[in-house]
Amino acid sequence: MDSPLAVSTPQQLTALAQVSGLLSEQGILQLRRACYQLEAGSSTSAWIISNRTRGVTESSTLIREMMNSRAFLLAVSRIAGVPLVPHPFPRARSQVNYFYPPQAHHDKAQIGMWHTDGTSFVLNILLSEADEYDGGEFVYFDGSAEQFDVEELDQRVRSCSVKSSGDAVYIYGSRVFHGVRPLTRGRRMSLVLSFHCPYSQEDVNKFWHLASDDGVLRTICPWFRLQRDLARSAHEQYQRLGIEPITFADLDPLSVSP
Ligand SMILES: O=C(O)CCC(=O)C(=O)O
Ligand SMILES: [Fe+2]
Repeated sequence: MDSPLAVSTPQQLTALAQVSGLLSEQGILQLRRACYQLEAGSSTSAWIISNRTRGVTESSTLIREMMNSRAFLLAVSRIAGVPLVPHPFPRARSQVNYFYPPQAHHDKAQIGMWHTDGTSFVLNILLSEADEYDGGEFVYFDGSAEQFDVEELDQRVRSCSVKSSGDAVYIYGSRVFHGVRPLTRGRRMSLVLSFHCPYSQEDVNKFWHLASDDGVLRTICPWFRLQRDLARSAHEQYQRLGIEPITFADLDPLSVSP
């Protein structure tokens, strides 16, 4: 599919990519363990995602270290097509989703699952094995956000073939409509990570999008912090992470690895 931003920016951004082999087997096992434990602090979410735990980079050292590591950021930046840092808004930056079969039949569930994300650069890492659940396909609308129409989904819905633990879907989440189909059996667990391009002062996050997730009171302070962070230079943002800046030249797959 065409990049949704191809017309508005000169950079070649990726709209959607199916990713495998990003994490080591050991890393996947550790992430699975960490995310299982984080379910105790999860809360019920509306619509399709049964439960979710937000802001997990704050509560899990493993996830925080992975998110802040240059090697991981470089790998995701290469997929996205722009240098990235972890999204400066903590509660939007990382989330673990726990999907279960819906308790009651919900007529609108199929429609309700369709959404765009509040953040742009989003990596959805599946952390369940294929035999642990049925249903739960990651689907997206192959067209621009303006073309999205729930009445005409049939011809333009595509499925991602992520099926094993560690497989991931990278998505330009704020512009590509997507969703996870309801489960019919078992449990599906996923880690959703959001990034920001520090070379751009812009962020699509809208106050009301964040406030609708977290409530107005919990959003006000982080919102002002977000605006301050967005104004910092890329160099400073990488410096604050304690890593060498990732530049556009680093995205060339032929350039030397860190
Ligand atoms: O769990 C997933 O694979 C993706 C869910 C999703 O789109 C989201 O949490 O925004
Ligand atoms: Fe999403």
